[in-house]
Amino acid sequence: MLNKQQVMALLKSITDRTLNKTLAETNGVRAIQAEKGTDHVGLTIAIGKINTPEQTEIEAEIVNKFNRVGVESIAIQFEAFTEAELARLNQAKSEPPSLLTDNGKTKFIAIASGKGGVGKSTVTVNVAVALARLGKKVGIVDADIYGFSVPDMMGITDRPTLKGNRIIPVTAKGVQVMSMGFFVEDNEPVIWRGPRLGKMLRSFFVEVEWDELDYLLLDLPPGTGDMALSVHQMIPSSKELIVTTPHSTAAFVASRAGKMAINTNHEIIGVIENMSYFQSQLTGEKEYVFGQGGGEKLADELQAPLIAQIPLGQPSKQGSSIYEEIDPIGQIYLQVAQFILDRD
Ligand SMILES: Nc1ncnc2c1ncn2[C@@H]1O[C@H](COP(=O)(O)OP(=O)(O)OP(=O)(O)O)[C@@H](O)[C@H]1O
Repeated sequence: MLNKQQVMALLKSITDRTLNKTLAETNGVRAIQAEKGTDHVGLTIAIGKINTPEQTEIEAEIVNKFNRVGVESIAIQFEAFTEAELARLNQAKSEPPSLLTDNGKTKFIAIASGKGGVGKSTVTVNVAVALARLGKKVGIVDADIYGFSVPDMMGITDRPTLKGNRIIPVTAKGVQVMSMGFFVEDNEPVIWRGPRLGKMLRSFFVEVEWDELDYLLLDLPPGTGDMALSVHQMIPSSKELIVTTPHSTAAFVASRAGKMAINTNHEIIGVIENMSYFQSQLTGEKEYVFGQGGGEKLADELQAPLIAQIPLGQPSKQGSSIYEEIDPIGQIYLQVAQFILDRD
């Protein structure tokens, strides 16, 4: 028969899939009934969300573990953490992954948006290339694990190579790139969740042989859902750029993304308004296709500067989302890069 310490030792490394933390980290073991002389263990366990497939997984893992040490009779009662407990748990800093080649000088810049399709990935790749054009060593982690698009946007068809057990990122336009897209066949959807997702993301930082980076840009998942929150919690503490369109609804949801960044210990360094207007090449007249003022309003709300307003315009080269240096939009991205350098 196990005593309470032994029961605790078996439970502590079990991961609460809904929070991506072990039960030891969440303090999720609420009660243990392990009476001397009986063969029964009763448990009360708090987890992030109850009645989910993740709860079933946790339950199966616990039952297995106890069966293996000869305990056959187990009763587990799950309860959900309260909102206040969850807020506290989310605030607790998780151990940030450190770069293998971390020389102490790499700065992390995360790029977030309130919703998809506003140009977050376009901004990421163009800011990265602009920083490289200004002579910096730059990498991108495509942390938009499900919606990866960075390799495609940079016209990358190569795959990373291995050096021993380390992954050499693919370099394009002077930028080192690591993406989930490199490991997925035929653009299949990615359905990884929880710890597996965390492991993958972590390996992008620690198993990749980044070459002496000055900046590592992180293209985050869009929105403010579970996915964006988990990734925010898994990445190292970063400076964050929030991308929005000028539309008031886009700016409204982007402000929630900004608040999520702040709640997870990241620092917002500015807002980028994308698709701000269409400028006629003939008359020079600006047409505000998606409305006006969203970027400014968001910047006000987040008390951060509006760094740039990027007009609508296609890059000159087909099959790439990178604007040439001489393109007026390429020039705006250089100014954004310069803003980042001046800030440091
Ligand atoms: N300034 C712009 N002018 C014209 N097209 C643009 C501009 N910015 C982005 N786009 C186009 O808009 C589409 C969405 O952009 P992008 O994929 O960068 O958005 P996203 O916010 O990263 O979306 P998601 O998060 O859903 O992947 C792309 O086809 C991109 O080429």
